[in-house]
Amino acid sequence: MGSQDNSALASNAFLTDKSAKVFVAGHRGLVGAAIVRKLTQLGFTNLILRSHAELDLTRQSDVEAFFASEKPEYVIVAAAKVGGIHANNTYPADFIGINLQIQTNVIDSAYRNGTKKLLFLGSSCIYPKFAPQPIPEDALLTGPLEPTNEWYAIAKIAGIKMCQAYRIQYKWDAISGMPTNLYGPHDNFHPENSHVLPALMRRFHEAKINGAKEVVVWGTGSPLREFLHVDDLADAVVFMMEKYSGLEHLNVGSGKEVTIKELAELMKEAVGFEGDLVWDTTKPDGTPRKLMDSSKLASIGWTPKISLRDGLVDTYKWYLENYKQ
Ligand SMILES: NC(=O)C1=CN([C@@H]2O[C@H](COP(=O)(O)OP(=O)(O)OC[C@H]3O[C@@H](n4cnc5c(N)ncnc54)[C@H](OP(=O)(O)O)[C@@H]3O)[C@@H](O)[C@H]2O)C=CC1
Ligand SMILES: C[C@H]1O[C@H](OP(=O)(O)OP(=O)(O)OC[C@H]2O[C@@H](n3cnc4c(=O)[nH]c(N)nc43)[C@H](O)[C@@H]2O)[C@@H](O)[C@@H](O)C1=O
Repeated sequence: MGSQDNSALASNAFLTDKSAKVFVAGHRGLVGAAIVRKLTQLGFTNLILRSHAELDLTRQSDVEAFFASEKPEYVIVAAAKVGGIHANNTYPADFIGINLQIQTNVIDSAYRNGTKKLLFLGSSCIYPKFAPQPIPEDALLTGPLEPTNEWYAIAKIAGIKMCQAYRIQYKWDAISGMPTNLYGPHDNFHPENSHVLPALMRRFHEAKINGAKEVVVWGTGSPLREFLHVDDLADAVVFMMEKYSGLEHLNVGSGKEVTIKELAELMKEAVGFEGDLVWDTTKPDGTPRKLMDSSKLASIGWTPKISLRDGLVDTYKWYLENYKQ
């Protein structure tokens, strides 16, 4: 891809103008809210934010009208149909259709309305189920996907390719970041449709409050997952907006993995539940392992700061103070 790698598009100007218009799509979600917190801390004064109710990003004409009127200088795409293994497996049409619509509308309208730079967020599920570990960026499209999330993965791969195609054809500064499994404040704590970490936090908390003797955890407990606190991701997003401009997507991980059993034990301790774990092996394990190789991002100067243990304590504190069922 060397000759097409328009790294000369790099402007390193994102942090110099804090009054620039920045559209954070999906600002009420786990990731979008963390990016807004980070940009606000940094002194950005002109964030453009629209809730789903105010602007449905699947509606092409509404998105076009919004971009034509607001003309954001920078765009961060953190709006998506997102969920854990059960949601991905149960609603394949939503996961491919809604995500293709949102990202296509936003990326195309941003380009057509003069946005200087756009960052698209994908996910580590884009890689083949049995990719080499840790997974380098160039493992993309080298093998079959994990079946529980292939619909979502195909949409995310299309988003990466769309950014690359616009970069090549239009010399436009669109980049992509692939975060590992995330957690933190404003996560989705739905009992079935969420990811494992918020699901277990809520289940252990409710078991503790109700004096339950056991908590059910899905699968065998053997899959390995890499977790990153969303405040670290927001820091990486700002870093990439400032420092990175290239054709290739960049992995964003913590470099540390735990088994689901280890996660459940850590969660039990963080929440203070004293009963037993029961494994429901009728539920899918999903991909056995997906540790990403984030050395490219590290080589340009970004590394994470928040340990899983500290992040769990911080997130449980947020849950206790804020979560309303
Ligand atoms: N959570 C994770 O573990 C990971 C997340 N990512 C990526 O990060 C990004 C954000 O994920 P996350 O913050 O966890 O997801 P959330 O579900 O927490 O947030 C998604 C946001 O997108 C909004 N949204 C969804 N559909 C629409 C729509 N049609 N129009 C307008 N807004 C919409 C949601 O609004 P509403 O709730 O009102 O619908 C919500 O604010 C995604 O691209 C995801 O792939 C990547 C790796 C891991
Ligand atoms: C971010 C990522 O997220 C998803 O992939 P996943 O990593 O498989 O996601 P998960 O967090 O749902 O599960 C991780 C592991 O944990 C186990 N597990 C135990 N108990 C519960 C439980 O109660 N809920 C859930 N959800 N999982 C549980 C579960 O069986 C699995 O083995 C995709 O959406 C994918 O598209 C994607 O991008």
